[in-house]
This record gives sequence, C-alpha cells and structure tokens, in this order.
Amino acid sequence: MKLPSAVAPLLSVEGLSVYYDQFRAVHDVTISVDAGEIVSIIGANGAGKSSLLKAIIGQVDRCDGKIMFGGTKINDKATSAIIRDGIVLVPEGRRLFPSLTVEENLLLGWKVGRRNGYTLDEVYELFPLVKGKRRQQARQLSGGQQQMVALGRALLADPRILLCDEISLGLAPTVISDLYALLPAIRDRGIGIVLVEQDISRSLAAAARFYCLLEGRVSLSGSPGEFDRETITRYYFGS
Ligand SMILES: Nc1ncnc2c1ncn2[C@@H]1O[C@H](COP(=O)(O)OP(=O)(O)OP(=O)(O)O)[C@@H](O)[C@H]1O
Repeated sequence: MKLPSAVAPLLSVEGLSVYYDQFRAVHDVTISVDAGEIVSIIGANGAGKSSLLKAIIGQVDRCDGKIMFGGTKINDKATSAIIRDGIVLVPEGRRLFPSLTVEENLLLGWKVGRRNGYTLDEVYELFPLVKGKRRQQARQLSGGQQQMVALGRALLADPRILLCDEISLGLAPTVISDLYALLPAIRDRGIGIVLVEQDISRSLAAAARFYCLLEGRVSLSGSPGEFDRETITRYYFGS
C-alpha cells in the first residue's frame, strides 16, 4: 500500500466515469501516478483500460469526474494542450503513419511535445535497430520495430507522464522483454509511466503499484507484492 504523502501526485483521476452514448464503460475510477513511478493497469478485454487512458488525454466525448495534472484540472483541455503539458500516449496498435519514414514518424513526437527531454540521438541510442532503418517507411518495419518507433515518438514529445496502451500486444516474448527492459531508465528520468496490459505477469513485475479493472471499476489495487497470483486473477476475471 502506498504511504500517504503530503505532496499531491503528479496525475490523479478522481471518480472518473466514461460514457459512449448511454453506455458507461468506466465507473467512478480513482487512480494516481507520481513522477518517476511505474503504475500498472491490468484488466481483461473490455475492462475499460483504453477508455481510461483516452479520457486522460481528452479523447472521449463524455466523462465525469476530475482529472488533475500538476495541480491543475485538465478535463476541459484539448488533447494537443494536454500533450504540451506533458501527458503522452503510446496508443494501442501503435498508430504510426505507414508511408512516412521512421524518422518522420519519430519527429512528429518532437513537433507536438515540450521539446525539452529526449533527443533524436538519445532515442536512437535506446533503439539502435530503429536507427538503422530511419530512412525506411514505417510500414516496412516489423511489429516490434514499429512499437519501438511508437515509444520513441512518445519520448520525443518529452513526457512527464507516459501512458502505454498494450505495448506488448502481438509481439514476440524477446521483443517484449527488450521493451520492458528500457522502462526503468525512462522512469529514472522522473517520468511517470502507466502500463496498460492484459498480460498480468510482465506489467506487475515492472510496476510499483497496480490497479485491476473489472467491467469498468477498480476491483483491486495496491503493490504487486501484497497479493498472491490467485487473488489477483480472481479480481481480474471477477470469479
Ligand atoms: N468508441 C466506442 N463506442 C462504444 N463503445 C466503446 C467504444 N470504445 C470502447 N467501447 C466499449 O467500452 C468498453 C471498454 O472498452 P475499452 O477499449 O476501454 O476496454 P479495454 O480494457 O481497453 O479493452 P481491450 O483490452 O480489449 O483494449 C467495452 O465494452 C467496449 O466495447
């Protein structure tokens, strides 16, 4: 369990509900993320994980509750302003521009972001494979390499909070291990990381704290070491 702190968390979501027309996909969810902390959000298909992330970056039509970032309420801000504040999403499915080169995709992050953090050279140091392919179209890369570009693009936007939506989806275990191995160094630059995953093992191993979503609600939260796997699985599936 996280100790009470006198300082407000960098990002907090309080009593958030997300609606698609009449359907309520997220119910009264409260989470927080500090600078330099990795927080995992786990949940099965349709649990509301992506909706939560989309609400944080201003990409849902209707949500209730309060989203606070650095002491300011950001509910009504445009996505572009939220990115410039320092909340950056690595979207599910990567969402690269397939006909642009790798480097053009990467630089899009720099164009929309705060421009004060990771440089292109630093991103290439993290992903040497990507550097070798920087003049190729993004569509020519493997899924793992495209995920590296998506993560690199987000880092070039200079995040204070990095929201990662299922970065391991569809990738080979060795590629996933390589991506996860980079997270501590990113965190150690003071960046708060939110890992949304269906894969419980990896994301819990990487995170200091977690929230489990079940049908849009937080069913369990704490530090991964507090609960055995059976308990977490029970709250994950609601069985
Ligand atoms: N644009 C939308 N319009 C209507 N319903 C939606 C929309 N996006 C998501 N939903 C519904 O909201 C619920 C939560 O979906 P969401 O994508 O947030 O879950 P998730 O936990 O991210 O799932 P997954 O792991 O499959 O991505 C699901 O029932 C889904 O069908």
